[in-house]
Amino acid sequence: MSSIPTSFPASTVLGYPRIGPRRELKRALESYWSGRSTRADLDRTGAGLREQTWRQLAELGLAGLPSNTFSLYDHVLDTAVLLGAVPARYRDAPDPYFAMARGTDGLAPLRMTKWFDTNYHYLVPEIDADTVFKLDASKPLGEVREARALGFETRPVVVGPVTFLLLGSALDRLDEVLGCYEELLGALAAEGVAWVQLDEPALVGDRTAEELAAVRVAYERLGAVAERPGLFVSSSFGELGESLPVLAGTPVEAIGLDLVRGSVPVADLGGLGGKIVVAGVVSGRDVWRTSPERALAALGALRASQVVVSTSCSLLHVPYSLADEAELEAGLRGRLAFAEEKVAEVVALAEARLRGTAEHGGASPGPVEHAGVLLDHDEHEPSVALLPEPVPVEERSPYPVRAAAQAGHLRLPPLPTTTIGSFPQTGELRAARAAVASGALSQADYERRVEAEIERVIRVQERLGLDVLVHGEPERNDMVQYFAEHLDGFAVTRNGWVQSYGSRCTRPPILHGDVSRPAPITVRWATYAQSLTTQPVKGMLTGPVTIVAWSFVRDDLPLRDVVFQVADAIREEVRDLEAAGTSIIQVDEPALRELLPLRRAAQADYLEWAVAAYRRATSGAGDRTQIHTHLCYSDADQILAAIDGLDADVTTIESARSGARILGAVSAFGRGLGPGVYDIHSPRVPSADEVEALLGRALGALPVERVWVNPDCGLKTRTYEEVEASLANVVTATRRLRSTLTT
Ligand code: MET
Ligand SMILES: [Zn+2]
Repeated sequence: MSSIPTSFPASTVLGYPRIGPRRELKRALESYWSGRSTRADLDRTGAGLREQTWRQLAELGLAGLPSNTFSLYDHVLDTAVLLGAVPARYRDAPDPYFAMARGTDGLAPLRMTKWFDTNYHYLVPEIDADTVFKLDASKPLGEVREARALGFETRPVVVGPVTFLLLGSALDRLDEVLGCYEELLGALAAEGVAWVQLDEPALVGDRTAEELAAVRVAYERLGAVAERPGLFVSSSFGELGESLPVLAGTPVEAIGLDLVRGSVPVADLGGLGGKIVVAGVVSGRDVWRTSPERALAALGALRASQVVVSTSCSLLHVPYSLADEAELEAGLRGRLAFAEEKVAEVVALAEARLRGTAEHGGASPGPVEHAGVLLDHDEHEPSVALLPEPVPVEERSPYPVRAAAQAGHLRLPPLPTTTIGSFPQTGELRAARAAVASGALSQADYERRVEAEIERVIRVQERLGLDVLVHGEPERNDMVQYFAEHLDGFAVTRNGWVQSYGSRCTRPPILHGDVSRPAPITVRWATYAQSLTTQPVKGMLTGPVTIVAWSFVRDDLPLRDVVFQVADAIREEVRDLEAAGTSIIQVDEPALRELLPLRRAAQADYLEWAVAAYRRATSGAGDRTQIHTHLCYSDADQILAAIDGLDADVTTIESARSGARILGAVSAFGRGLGPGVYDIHSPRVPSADEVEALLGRALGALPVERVWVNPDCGLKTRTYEEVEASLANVVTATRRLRSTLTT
């Protein structure tokens, strides 16, 4: 074991964005997928981005450079390929990797779900009796060599065995998988790699005794490999808790801690004495500058053989650079740090510590002024004290009272048909928005185009025979950003893209101040749409939890207080929509589940205030106004009581793919329910028979007067052709079933 190093580079990051500063990877992927370029072109773009990242990190002065953090689609998928977990049905596809990621004509892709409590989606490893684990280390080895050829020594980053198997629900395969990791360590050692980083974010969740035993077995075994690099096991997104002493008891040389979300209990400090601690004091999850006082204090409290300055998680979750954001107001800009600026902070903190140690002859943090980048950090005044407790608001009447008032007012047929809000976003509209931004199109002309699109959407729905119409959301670039642009307290970026999955990116708004609504936001479009038709048109709003979940949020207030501020703004919008004559208002909360804390102990509190915020946003509506909510994930099991607690008159929820399970779960809700009968994630047009079968299943689980008929989610990513054909079949199936109902 002579090759194991005794020290770690003084500063590092756990990972870096990979989509490209100008979303180069997105363009290269889309061009390759559409056949406009070759795999070699795509690989060239990938190599260029990797080189750019290593050079940038080195130039910023970072001591420890990671590799294998790049991915053509997803790092969990890369790990599945590394371990040979490629299901047989994909192996003959022309490009098995992208077949797993995106599917092919005949093959559905792997399931995708959210990475811990982030908005990044990974592909769920599919591990079953047919899986034969077999190492293919070409990607991590290739990146190590590629970096070396450029003059950089790197630390390959790989998802760790326990997290990989927990994500694939296959911890019983630990023994086989460890064989692959042992082989990988040997191959990396032979390549002369000093350190390997094994990411184990799953260890910050509640883990059973059996799972903790798996952690011990895994790292005892990997530690015992004769020729291997130093083992650095990293964690992210929270505190290791009971996993920490287990990990500390194994031979791993370095442990990574998220010191932004958590701290080390005093009782565990002693156990770290012989380890290197890679201290995540710069947040990889938000866009705020690091407080040097707080970071240096957290670093100073550690007792370890070496303390390395690092980020709390990969910087994958933040945009590349503030350099593109000259338009941000200077005061706000001064409080921000994106990936590049965060690397500079890590470097500055490591330097400040070095100086402190030299000057004080001990581990105490040195004076903060030494750290150049940190010098002008100015802690803004927290406004906590200024905010009064939210004023209690009145609740709505009991559901039966509301239901009777709504039935008399709306006079809808049984099995009412509706959609979730958005209709296909056309290229012309996106271009028109860009033209307004650049001054090439006047606001008035743009608004006329939006109106024309609304009229088209209304006529399409009338022709199809839908019962409750929508205006189609043509004015919205994005369901969160649109509200952020119209509320005070938010800023939007020009180029602040963050990878959501594969080639998809979002540009999360920055919620930096107290939120308020200077003027009505959606009323103009809602009333215009309603003026075109005698059918009811649903008002369409995004809920407070989702707006906050998909933004970068100020960290000087408890999240709950921020969500309540947003709820009050939405409450005003609900009131104005109602006053303008809207009789059905949908308030979407697709992110309700995403913010659920990873630890059970914290979940009840979150769900309580999240539900309270939603009710605050919607409870101003009178009995006659029907409130809808929409959720789109099929794994709602953990939050069913909370969904029920939203008390919406109608809940539409994704279920076309997962069907029976969710129906069974939600059938206990005593209010309206629209289980999706059209899977909008696929270009496929469902037949009327298929829709009828799905509806029949819903009617088996729910009384007919509670069932609504709708797609799984909004239609904005589909084409008009697909949407019109699919909705026509939805209406046909509904009519067939209606005709069988005895009145
Ligand atoms: C991710 S949920 C989307 C809801 C929104 N109203 C839409 O139809 O697009
Ligand atoms: Zn949805």
